[in-house]
Amino acid sequence: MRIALFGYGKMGQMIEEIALNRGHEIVAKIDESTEDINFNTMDVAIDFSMPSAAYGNITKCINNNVPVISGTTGWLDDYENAVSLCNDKKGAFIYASNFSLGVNIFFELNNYLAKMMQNLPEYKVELEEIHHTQKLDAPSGTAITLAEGVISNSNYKAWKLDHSSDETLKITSKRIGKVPGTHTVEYDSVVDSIQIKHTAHNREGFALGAVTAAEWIIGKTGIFSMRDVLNLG
Ligand SMILES: NC(=O)c1ccc[n+]([C@@H]2O[C@H](COP(=O)([O-])OP(=O)(O)OC[C@H]3O[C@@H](n4cnc5c(N)ncnc54)[C@H](O)[C@@H]3O)[C@@H](O)[C@H]2O)c1
Ligand SMILES: O=C(O)C1=N[C@H](C(=O)O)CCC1
Repeated sequence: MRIALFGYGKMGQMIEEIALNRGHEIVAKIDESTEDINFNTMDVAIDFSMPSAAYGNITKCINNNVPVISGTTGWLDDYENAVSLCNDKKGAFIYASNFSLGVNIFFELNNYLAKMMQNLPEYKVELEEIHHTQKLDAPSGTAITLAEGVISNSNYKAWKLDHSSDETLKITSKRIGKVPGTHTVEYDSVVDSIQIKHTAHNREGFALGAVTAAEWIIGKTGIFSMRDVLNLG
C-alpha cells in the first residue's frame, strides 16, 4: 500500500515505522504546506497534523479521490462539512479521536457503564485526561468521545472544561511531562466510587490502529469509524 503522511511529527514518524514493518511504502511526508502534492502516487493518506491544518488536508485528499484516515484532534467544528464533502464526492474517510484498540474497547466499556448508571442519581460522574505538555488542544479528542458516550446515556446535556452542574459534565485536563495519554471516568457517591481508566504506555497503539484503518479502508466508499474497522458491533 502506498501511504502519504500528512503530518510528520511524533505520530507521523511512529506510523512510518509501523507501516514499513508491515510492508507498506511511504510515498509522501507532508509536514507543513500542502502545495505541489502528487495525489496520483498514493493509495491512502494518513493525517496526524495540527488542529488548524487537518480540515484542509482532509478536503484536499477527498477532492483528489484519495481515501483519508485522520487522527488529528481539535478540528471537529468542521467534521460535518468533511462528511458532506465525502458523501458528495463518494470518497472514503475515517476520523477517530483515538485509534488504539485498548481505547476503543474502553469506549465500549464507558458506554456500558453509563447505561448502568443512568438511573442512579446518587453518583456524580466526572472525566479526567492527562497528556504531555506539547499537546495543543484541550480537552483531548478521546475525552470528548468519552463525554459524548456518557451524555448520550444520561441526563447531562453537554460537557465543559473544569465546570460541572446538573446538566454539565465536567472534564479536567492536565498537561504533565511526556504522558502519552491517560483517561479516567469516575462515578462518585457518598458511600463509594467507581473508576474506569485507560493508560497508554507509548504511541504505538495509536499508530498501529491508524495503519490498520488505512489497510481496511482501501476499496471502500463512505464514512466509517474505528467501530467498523475493529468490528465492535
Ligand atoms: N487519534 C489518535 O489516536 C491520536 C493519537 C495521538 C495524537 N493524535 C493527534 O494527532 C495530532 C498530531 O499529534 P503529534 O503528537 O504527532 O503532534 P506533533 O506536533 O508531533 O506533529 C504534528 C506535525 O504536523 C505538522 N504540520 C503543521 N502544519 C501542517 C500541515 N498543514 N500539513 C501537514 N502537517 C502539518 C507539524 O509540522 C508537526 O510536525 C494531534 O492533533 C494529536 O492530538 C491523535
Ligand atoms: O498526544 C496526543 O495529542 C493525543 N491525542 C489524542 C486525543 O486528543 O485524544 C489521542 C491521545 C494522544
